Formats: sequence, structure tokens, C-alpha cells
Amino acid sequence: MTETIDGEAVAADVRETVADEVARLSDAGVEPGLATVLMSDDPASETYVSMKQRDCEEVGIEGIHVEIDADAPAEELYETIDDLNARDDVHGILVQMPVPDHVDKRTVLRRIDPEKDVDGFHPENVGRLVAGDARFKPCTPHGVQKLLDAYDVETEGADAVVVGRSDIVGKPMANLLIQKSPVGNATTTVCHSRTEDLEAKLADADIVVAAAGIPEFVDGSMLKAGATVIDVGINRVDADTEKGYELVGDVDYESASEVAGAITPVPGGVGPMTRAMLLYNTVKAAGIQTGVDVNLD
Ligand SMILES: Nc1nc2c(c(=O)[nH]1)N[C@@H](CN(C=O)c1ccc(C(=O)N[C@@H](CCC(=O)O)C(=O)O)cc1)CN2
Repeated sequence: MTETIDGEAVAADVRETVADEVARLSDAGVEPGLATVLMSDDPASETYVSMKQRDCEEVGIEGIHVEIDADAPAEELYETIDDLNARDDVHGILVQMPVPDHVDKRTVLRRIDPEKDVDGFHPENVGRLVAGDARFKPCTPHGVQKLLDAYDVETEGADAVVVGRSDIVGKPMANLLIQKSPVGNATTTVCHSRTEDLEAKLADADIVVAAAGIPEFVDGSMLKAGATVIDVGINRVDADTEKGYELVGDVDYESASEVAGAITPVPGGVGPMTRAMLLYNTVKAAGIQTGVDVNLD
């Protein structure tokens, strides 16, 4: 019997923990603040940012939202980051990705104060993660770890395959899975567009994390019976619905759920966890910057 991994439920638990810590910080005179910066006309990015702002409101984090015209000079974004770095009421800064082509993404990531980098994308934070001393784990892979933990998926000694090598998901996910820590110790293979015989690698995997951004490209016939399947893909495909599209993952849910032991749905799987871990990192950032103890596991 395949178990559906309920990301909405686990994310709600994380938000509850975060709300308790926000209350404790508030008792100590600290009001955590998260700034989201959107420089894009992409409807999906607009949706994600407004969801993040709504989540902040739910847990009592002060949400600050900055919108920059997608055609504005890159310098406008860099200066916005400088302003947010200097503000005492802003503990976390998130620049929604992707940014327009004329903006240098590496400059953006380096410009954010590493103590406010709640995405965990600054090179200092990437280095800390790789060294096993993470300050902020990137939200999506951290959310996946939480899901594996919540559903008692054994990672120690498991063969894990991460499909996709992005900086946001694939690389940090693989790093977390190999670490000598809880929800780690997995033998991890990272597959990508140049991987030969992906099918053979997937066929042996106890845990599959699909993060390639290709709609429904992993199907049930490629999976080992009983595998845990984590679908990170959130693809908008044209459909005859009210919105004109439907959301599908990188995994063909119907066929995969006939073979998998446990599987995340799309929507309602990893997406809500990505947002919940952003709140978690914001509270952690507020604790770091103010010296107030924060109890997060
Ligand atoms: N600065 C960042 N940019 C981006 C990140 C990131 O972690 N930091 N990740 C992705 C997208 N992403 C976060 O911004 C994200 C994607 C999806 C969801 C989500 O809640 N999805 C829902 C469905 C939402 C919908 O109706 O469209 C779900 O899966 O249930 C949240 C965040 C790229 N950019």
C-alpha cells in the first residue's frame, strides 16, 4: 500500500513550532521580519512570493515586500539589498529566483548579508553546509529532510538518487543526504542531463528525489518497488481548467504511486515545505542577530 506524504500537514506542524518561537522572541522584544524581493513578471514567482507573505502573517513574522520592475537596471536590485541589509527590523532577505537575465545572480547572492540569507544561497552559507556546519539549510532540501523524518524514512545506508543538479535543490539535497547526521548517511548519486543510463540508477534507488523541472519524466516503470519518491517538480502545464493550467510534478504520480512505498503529491508535497522552512530560517536568523535563544530542531 503506497503512503501519500502529506506536505501540507508537516508544513502546518513546522509553522506551529515557528509561531511559538515568534511569540518567545516577541516576549524578548524581538519582532522577526522577512523581506521578500520580487523582480519578475513571472506569474508563478508572483504566486510564490504572495504565499510567502501570507505565511508570514499566519505565524506573526513581519512581512516586508519589495517589488522592482523586471526591466529596471540591475543596480536597483543591488541597492535594495544594501538597504535591507542595513535595516534592524529585517532579519531575513529573500530575492525570488529566477531574476531577469540582465541581473547577475552571483552578485545578488553575494550581496545579501550572510546572516540574513534565509535561502542559504550565499557562498559562505553554501560552504558551511558542505562543511557540515550549516547556518541556513536551503528551504527545499531542508523541507525534504523534514518530510523524510516525519514519515520515518530510513536514509542511513539507503541508496538515494537525486535527479537534477541545481544550486537551489539538487546540489544541497545531495549534500544533506550524504552528511553524517540524522536524515543523512545515504549513499547518494546525483543524476543530470549528461547521466548515462539514468534508468539503471533509478531502478536501484530506495529514495528518489526528482528535481529536474521536466513534467512527469519519472514514471512507475523506472522505480524500484517500495521506493520513497519525493517529487520536487512544480510544473505548470496547459490544461482546460479555470486557471488555464494544471500543476504536475517531475513524477508521473499515477504510475509511480502503484510502485512506490511512499510518494509526495504535487501540489501539496514539497512546495508547502519550502515555504515553511523559509519561516523557520527567518526565526533562526532573528535569533542569531539578536542573541535571543530560539528552540528549533
Ligand atoms: N529565492 C528563492 N527562489 C526560488 C526558490 C527558493 O527556495 N528561493 N524555490 C523555487 C520556488 N519556490 C520558492 O520560491 C516555491 C515553489 C512552490 C511552492 C508551493 O507552495 N507550491 C504549492 C503550489 C502553489 C501553486 O498553486 O502554484 C504546492 O506545491 O503545493 C512554494 C515555493 C524557485 N525560486
